[in-house]
Amino acid sequence: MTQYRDNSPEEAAIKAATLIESLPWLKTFRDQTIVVKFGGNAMVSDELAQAFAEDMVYLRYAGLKPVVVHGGGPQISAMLERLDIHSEFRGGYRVTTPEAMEVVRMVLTGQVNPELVGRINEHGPLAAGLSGEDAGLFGGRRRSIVVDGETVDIGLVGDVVSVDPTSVQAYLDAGNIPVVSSIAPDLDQPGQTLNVNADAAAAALAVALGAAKLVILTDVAGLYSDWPNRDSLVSQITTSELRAMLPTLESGMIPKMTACLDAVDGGVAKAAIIDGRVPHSILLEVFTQNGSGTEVVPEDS
Ligand SMILES: Nc1ncnc2c1ncn2[C@@H]1O[C@H](COP(=O)(O)OP(=O)(O)O)[C@@H](O)[C@H]1O
Ligand SMILES: CC(=O)N[C@@H](CCC(=O)OP(=O)(O)O)C(=O)O
Repeated sequence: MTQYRDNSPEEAAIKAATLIESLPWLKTFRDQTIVVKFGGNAMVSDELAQAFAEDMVYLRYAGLKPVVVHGGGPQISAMLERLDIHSEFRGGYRVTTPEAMEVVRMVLTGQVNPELVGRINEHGPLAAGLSGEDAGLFGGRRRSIVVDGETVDIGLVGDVVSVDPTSVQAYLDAGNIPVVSSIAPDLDQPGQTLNVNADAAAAALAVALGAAKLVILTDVAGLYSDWPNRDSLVSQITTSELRAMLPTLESGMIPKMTACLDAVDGGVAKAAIIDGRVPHSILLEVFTQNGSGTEVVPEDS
């Protein structure tokens, strides 16, 4: 015989309210594509990575079409250190030598990607791994950065300048959860691979897929208008407000907020930065009224 402890009426009311709060969002996002960028600190905690995998499976069974784009900065740094290869960041980008690029590809496509696919597939045969190099998914072009008015070469680092989402769409149509690593072939140098920022890759893919939403997990609660003043968390910001704020932001947030801006400018209805340190924060973002971080919306929303 199995016996259950009854919920108190108060507990039952709270649970029911939470479930029913999701109803309008289940309607809004049914059959919609949602691109989720996973990276940074949330990735190196086992508990958070497991919760993330559960969330992707939850979204899929709730009738959405999640697509994961992942980074792996901490894992790349750890492997470079183990191999005694020096690496540094400039303007938010890793200066990438040909030797470091081999490690970036090995870690992202050879380690982080299959680990994430495996975690999701503990719940059923859903996830399929892809690299930005597969089937022309991403096309990259080398970029430099400007520091104090001077152009600085940062090696094999690129922007995603073209996206062919055919392979990702085919996986979605088959009911799979595509999991994409953020590297891209160099369009100007056949045979060369470029290291691309994973936030930017996620934005480019969200635009190409016509996604309803881009969600970027990070290691803070969201965008602070007066960083590091913890009272200045922004819950919603329009593209023009964000454009005005961009030049005042510090390095870590620049690629993230630029990615959100590019996504919304490219037709994605909403882009959100949320706290990847909070287990299941993505469910709160998608299925509750207040969301959980900072939402970037078009002017007329
Ligand atoms: N205005 C801001 N609002 C929030 N975080 C900011 C801001 N300016 C700089 N940051 C920093 O950006 C970091 C996030 O960027 P990054 O470390 O590159 O993230 P991730 O590892 O998740 O890709 C935060 O941990 C914070 O230290
Ligand atoms: C050019 C560049 O800096 N590429 C990043 C790619 C990984 C990434 O973006 O990972 P996170 O999202 O975990 O930070 C890097 O080499 O670390």
